[in-house]
Amino acid sequence: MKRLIIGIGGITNGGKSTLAKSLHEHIPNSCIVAQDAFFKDDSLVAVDSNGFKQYDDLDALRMDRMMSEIRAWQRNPESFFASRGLKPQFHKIPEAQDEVYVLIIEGFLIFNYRPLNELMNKRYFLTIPYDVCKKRRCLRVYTPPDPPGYFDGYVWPMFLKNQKEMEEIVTDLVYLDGMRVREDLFSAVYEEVTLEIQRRLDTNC
Ligand SMILES: Nc1ncnc2c1ncn2[C@@H]1O[C@H](COP(=O)(O)OP(=O)(O)O)[C@@H](O)[C@H]1O
Ligand SMILES: NC(=O)c1ccc[n+]([C@@H]2O[C@H](COP(=O)(O)O)[C@@H](O)[C@H]2O)c1
Repeated sequence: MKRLIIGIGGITNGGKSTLAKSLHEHIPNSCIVAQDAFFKDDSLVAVDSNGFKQYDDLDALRMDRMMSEIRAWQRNPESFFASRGLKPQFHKIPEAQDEVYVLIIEGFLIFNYRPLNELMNKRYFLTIPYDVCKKRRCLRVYTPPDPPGYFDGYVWPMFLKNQKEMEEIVTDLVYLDGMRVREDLFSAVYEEVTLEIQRRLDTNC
């Protein structure tokens, strides 16, 4: 059994989960692990000197739990896949004797966490301009909801800081323009992932 791990990172509201879901729907034997599912309880998230809850920081996330979930997939992708009620499919290549299990890891700080970054075989990073990001973010309701001034006073400066830190540790990142239509973004990534799957089926890696 072969494995492939793809990281879909990027700015808040850049389209990460939209892209990850489309990939999952089209890639046989794939699963998604989303970083958003690992936020700590609000009572455990620190507050900064401006009174803003520090959600855009690795400390706000249970990265240990996220890593255990990913390790469970690594140990046995097939049973991890089955435990989510998904049914294995062979790739549509007649001579394929093997299967490639694909893990799609999606989240805004996935490349900032070194132990997680190191596991990825492909790294994609979605970006959108400030004004589009602000507009999309204003339409989204988180739990808890963003307080007034949160985007400009906290989210945007943290995005710039986190992106800078990520770029210091990550190489071979593929930047994706999140302003492209969903279908275009999907096709571009799907094509590359399909080639990676094919490469694994063709070789002994
Ligand atoms: N390529 C796109 N073009 C326009 N809007 C998009 C695109 N991708 C996602 N969106 C919209 O942007 C918002 C955030 O998308 P989402 O996938 O949840 O982002 P993220 O997971 O990065 O926070 C949603 O309203 C979604 O419908
Ligand atoms: N529990 C939650 O899911 C929660 C709560 C508050 C803020 N957020 C926000 O989620 C963002 C990251 O997720 P997205 O990349 O999906 O927007 C961060 O910018 C953070 O401020 C999430």
